[in-house]
Parts: sequence; C-alpha cells; structure tokens
Amino acid sequence: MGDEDWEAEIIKPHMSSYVPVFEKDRYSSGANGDTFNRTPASSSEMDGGPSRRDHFMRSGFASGRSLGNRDAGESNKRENTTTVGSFGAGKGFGNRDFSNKFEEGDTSGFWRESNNDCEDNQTRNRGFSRRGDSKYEQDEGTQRTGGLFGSRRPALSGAGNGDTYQSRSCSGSGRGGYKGLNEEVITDSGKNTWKSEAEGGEGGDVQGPKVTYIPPPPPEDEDSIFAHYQTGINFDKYDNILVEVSGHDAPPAILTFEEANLCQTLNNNIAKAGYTKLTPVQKYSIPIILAGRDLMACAQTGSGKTAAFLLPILAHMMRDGITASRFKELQEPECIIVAPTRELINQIYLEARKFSFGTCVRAVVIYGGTQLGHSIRQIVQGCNILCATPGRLMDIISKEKIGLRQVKYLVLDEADRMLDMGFGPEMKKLISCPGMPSKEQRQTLMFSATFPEEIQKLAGEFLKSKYLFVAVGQVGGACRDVQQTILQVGQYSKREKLVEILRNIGDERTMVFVETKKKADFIATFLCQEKISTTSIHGDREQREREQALGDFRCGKCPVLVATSVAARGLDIENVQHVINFDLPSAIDEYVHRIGRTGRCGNTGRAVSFFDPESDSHLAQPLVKVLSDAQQDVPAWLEEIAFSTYVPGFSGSTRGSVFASVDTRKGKSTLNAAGFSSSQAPNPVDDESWD
Ligand SMILES: Nc1ncnc2c1ncn2[C@@H]1O[C@H](COP(=O)(O)OP(=O)(O)OP(=O)(O)O)[C@@H](O)[C@H]1O
Repeated sequence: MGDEDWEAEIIKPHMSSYVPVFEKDRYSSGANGDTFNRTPASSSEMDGGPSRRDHFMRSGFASGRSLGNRDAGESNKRENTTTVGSFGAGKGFGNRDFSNKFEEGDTSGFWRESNNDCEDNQTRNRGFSRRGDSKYEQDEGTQRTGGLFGSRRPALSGAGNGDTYQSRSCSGSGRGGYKGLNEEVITDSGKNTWKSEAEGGEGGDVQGPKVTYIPPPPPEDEDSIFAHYQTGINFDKYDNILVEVSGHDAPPAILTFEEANLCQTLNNNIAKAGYTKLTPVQKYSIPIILAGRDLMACAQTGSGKTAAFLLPILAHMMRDGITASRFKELQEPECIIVAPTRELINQIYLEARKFSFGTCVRAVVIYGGTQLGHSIRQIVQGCNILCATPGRLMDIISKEKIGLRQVKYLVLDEADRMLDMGFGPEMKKLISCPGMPSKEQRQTLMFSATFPEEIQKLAGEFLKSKYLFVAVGQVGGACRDVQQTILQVGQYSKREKLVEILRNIGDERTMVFVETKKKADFIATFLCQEKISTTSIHGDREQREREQALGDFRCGKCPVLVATSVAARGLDIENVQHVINFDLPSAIDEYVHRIGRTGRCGNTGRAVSFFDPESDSHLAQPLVKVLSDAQQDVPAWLEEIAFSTYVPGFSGSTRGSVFASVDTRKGKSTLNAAGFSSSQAPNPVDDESWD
C-alpha cells in the first residue's frame, strides 16, 4: 500500500463490518497471559461461553458475518497518557521492572518542542561536515536520517513536556508530507544508497545533521541485569518439536546445562537468569558451537536463539583464558555480533552483559542514531564482544578503533535479514575488511527464525563448507504458541476495527504493525485521540524517541506500540500479548517475525491480521501455508483467494512450502516460486531506517 492510500482513508466514511470480540478476563490471566482458551468452540459457546471468542475468531471472521458485539465501553481502560521522556538510568532493554524509573530523569520526551532540544537544534541548524580525525571527544556522529526533522518538529510540538500524540491533534498526518531522508536516496549512478540511509548516517559520503544522542547507561545493579520474565505454559512443549541437523559429524545434542560443562560463573549467571532447562535450539547449537563448528540455525521466534550462541561463545572465551580487556585506542574484540536494528543489538548486548557478569569479558554495544564519540569511548575502554549494527560497525572500523585480527566468532543474528539485499553488501564488506580472519580461521554463526533458500545460498560465502544446519521445526514456520487470526478488512474499515479490537483487549500490551513510517505516526495519533495510550517506533523517529517509545511500551505506560517493520525482528518484550497487523507486510517471512513478538518462551499470544484483498492477495498462498503449518484454522475465504491467485510453481498447491523446508545443500528445496521470500523482503530503502 502506498503512503497516499491511507491518507485518503481519513476523509472517507468508515464502514463497520465485523468486530472481533476479545474478552480479556476470559482469555487471559496471569502476568504472562498464557491461558488463552485455544480449544475450538462448540456452537453453544457462541452465546457467551468461555470459547465464544475462539469461535468468532475461527469461523465468524472467515465468513465476514457481522456479529456486532461491541461491548467496548467496559474495556476502554486506556488513557491517553502524556509520555514524559526519560532517558535516565534504568531504561535498559531487557529489564522488566523499572517502571518507576520512567517517571524520573530527563523530561524531554518525544515530540518535544525543538527549542527544548538544544542538542538537536544545534546540530540541525549546523549541519555537519565529516571529519576524518579521531578526536572522538568531539562528536563526529552524523545523521542522515530524518533530515527534515528540523521542519517537522515545531509542527508537532505539544506542551512543555510536549509528549503526547494527542496534543498534536493529528499533526502526525499533517506534516506537509515530510519525508525523512532515509526513505530513499538516489545517487548519481541511480543506485539507491540504501546503506547510508539504513545506517543512520555514520559513515561516509552523505551529509546530514550531527547526532549527539548518548543513550543512558543501562542499570548496573544485579537485579536489573538478571531481570527476566517467566517461561510460559508451553515451554515444556518445546521438547516435542522435531529438530533436524544436517552436515557431517554433528556433535550430539545435550539435554541439560550441566552437560555443556560450562564454567561455574556462567552456570551461576544462567541460574540467576532463571534458565533451568535448555530450549531445543540451545540443546543442539551449544555443543555444535563448543565443538568449533560453523552453524546456521533456524528456530522459531522467541525460543532462545540469543543464549544459544552467547553461552558457548562465552564458554570458549573463558576456557581460552581470555585476558581482561583494557584501555587501548585500537581494540581487537574476539567476537563480533551484528543485528539489523539498533534496539535488537542493544538487547543482545544486555544479554551478553548478563551472561558475562562476574567474568573479565567485556561486551560493548554500538549502533546508529547515537553519538559516534560515545560509541568510540565505549570501545576504547576495552572490548571482547562487540555488538553492533552494520553501519556503525563499518564506521568504527574505518576510524581504526576496531581491529579485526583477533576475531574468532562472527555472529549474524537475524541472518537472513543481514544477508539480503539490504545488508548483504555491508556484510560482504565486513568479511573482506583488512585483518578479518578468513572463514576458515574464524567461527561464523547464523541465527534466524526464517531462512529463505536464496539466502541460505548466499550464506555459503560466509561459512565453512562443512557448516552444520540446525532446523528446529519447520524452517520459517510461525511459532505455534501464537494464535493467528486473519480478518478480511478493507482499507477504509481498518481504523474502526483496530479501535474496537483495542478497546476489547483493554490494557494488555499490543504491537500494531503498519507499513509506513508516516502511517505509524498517523495511527498512533489517531489512537491517542481515541484515548488509547499509544506510542510509536519507526525509522523517522530519532533514536532517543525510539528508545523512549520502547521504554514506555515495556513498562506498560503506553500499552500500545504502533510500529513499522523496524520492530518486527528479535525484540523480546515481556507480556506482549497481542500483535495486530494493521497492514500485512509484503513478505511472509516478515509476517512470521512480526507475530513472533508475542507468544515467546512458551507463553501464548495472539495475532490478528487485517487482510485487504485489494492489496494483500499475493500473500494468500504463503499465509495459508504458514497457518496450516502452525495448525491454525485457515479461513475458507483465504483459501479461495489463494486458489484464485494461484501462482504456477508454488509447489502445485496452496499448501506448498513457503520456505526452504530443509538445509538447501540437500538439494532443491520446495521453496515457492512465487517469490515470497527474499525477492519480496522488505527493502530498507522503501521505508525504514533499519540501523
Ligand atoms: N533456556 C531458557 N530458559 C528460560 N528462558 C529462556 C531460555 N532461553 C531463552 N530464554 C528467554 O526467552 C526469551 C526469548 O529468547 P530470545 O530473545 O533469545 O529468542 P529468539 O529465539 O532469539 O527470538 P527471535 O526469533 O524473535 O529473535 C528471552 O526472554 C530469553 O531470556
């Protein structure tokens, strides 16, 4: 859907069709909300029995009947809160119980008046000239994203703390069509300089205002470091998932943490993190990595891939007797971890910090949208594990603050994304950087929940030929703990339906995905006007705003987060009970990642997707596949659309595979020929600032 389509929506009358009923009290209980009744309802339950909603979800939506249950008032508990900015200590990702800390500190929330925002005013007015020196005490950070913020901000200003969408009264949609510079840049050669834009402007040849944002340090106290949420009722069911390992001489899986024979400090940290049992991807990946093998691992969202690579890497480092990192102008980390988004890499860093607690291993995180000098200062203090987004990493390498000679472990999280046409070229540059050990001399590890065939092939360049491939369940399959519902909703009914769903949800945490940054602002503004406390995250927001938004969502201050695909992958936020795809993504793998923000670690969650036949028909086939693989009901109308849009080569039926079902080295997989994988992977140029 183009940017313009939805704008038309606001002036069209809304046709209400079918409204799903979410009854919070009946379908969720406990902090993890993991007691949804997933049993198919009997017809008698239609009248209000515990499974009424299920019945609606499973059959009513499919037929598009208007059941008209709108007991929304009762659950309209949300308020349009003022989001007071807080960037002070305590807002680390992955720490779940520090809501108080969001009340303190910097009151410069998002959408501030620009004249309250000295740093940004200064930098925007000044523009920047890139300096090649290494005087990182001064800030050379530059930002190419959102280059027109200077003009948009005053228009969006609210009150002194100016932080509500409400106060802006739809100003999100009234920006006079601002467009962040990151949306698309065409060079003289006519090629998209996606990389520069995706990177948030740290390195190179495109000018933009200087970035001065210094993220607050995460809390240092042990309780915060080890804060975690509970595994859910389905955690033990992970044991039943089929795991396939391909490649030669794979070491056997381990069944317990003890079998991994980790050092005492690591074991202590694992216990403090609340881990008592390995997840399947951990059972297989840990011994493989400990054995020094390269690995491509594919496992469902929320099933513990991060620890699956961090723990064995740390164990190796401890066994090798790593020396304490100390201050040096050039740091040579043993491990580099890359991920596609800033928030995700920060989360990985916090996990690394948690598991390395009490050891001499020092993890550092650097990412775009923050002051470059700050990144450098973090690095020079010592760095064993460097967690980085690609652009910032390349920038720091070019400044000779990071040397690659000691790299023993290279990890690509969300590896399919890291290798697709968006980040792939950057990753290739990384492995060809001077000093980077060849693939034979380093250990390369790739993790994701999706691994399209083409991407698996590209991965060969990075991995030793004898790498092992671990597939937990169906490669690219959706997490079965997420109850998926697809509603047929036309463009002009979406907002009304969204509001009704959210009112019925009450104050349970919900991520609403939309397709464009502009629309994210618009929908967030709209929801605030509807008195639903909402914040948003997307690539046109400054990094401090993104972190503020995520913080407000994490602590429950704003239970609704409207997001673009920048938040689709990897984010591990406690208690996200619902994902709503206001717009479906263009690629099915992204759908799988988006809905994976709920139903994590054995908890259950629900995903509702608005399917607009006008724009989403191409997704019907892969959606049918994903739904049926995850043992979800498939609406009859969706199957009909899938048949009617049948693409020859799609494995002969709507139930054909969408993803490579196996390690592609085994021969031609059943990847669909309709091109629903990487060929339609989201291109960061289109809409997002990924890094
Ligand atoms: N063995 C375990 N026991 C208990 N909790 C665990 C275990 N392993 C991981 N977790 C927790 O499960 C949650 C999800 O883990 P993680 O974020 O690593 O998932 P993921 O597989 O990387 O998901 P995604 O595909 O969305 O990136 C985290 O909160 C993590 O701390």
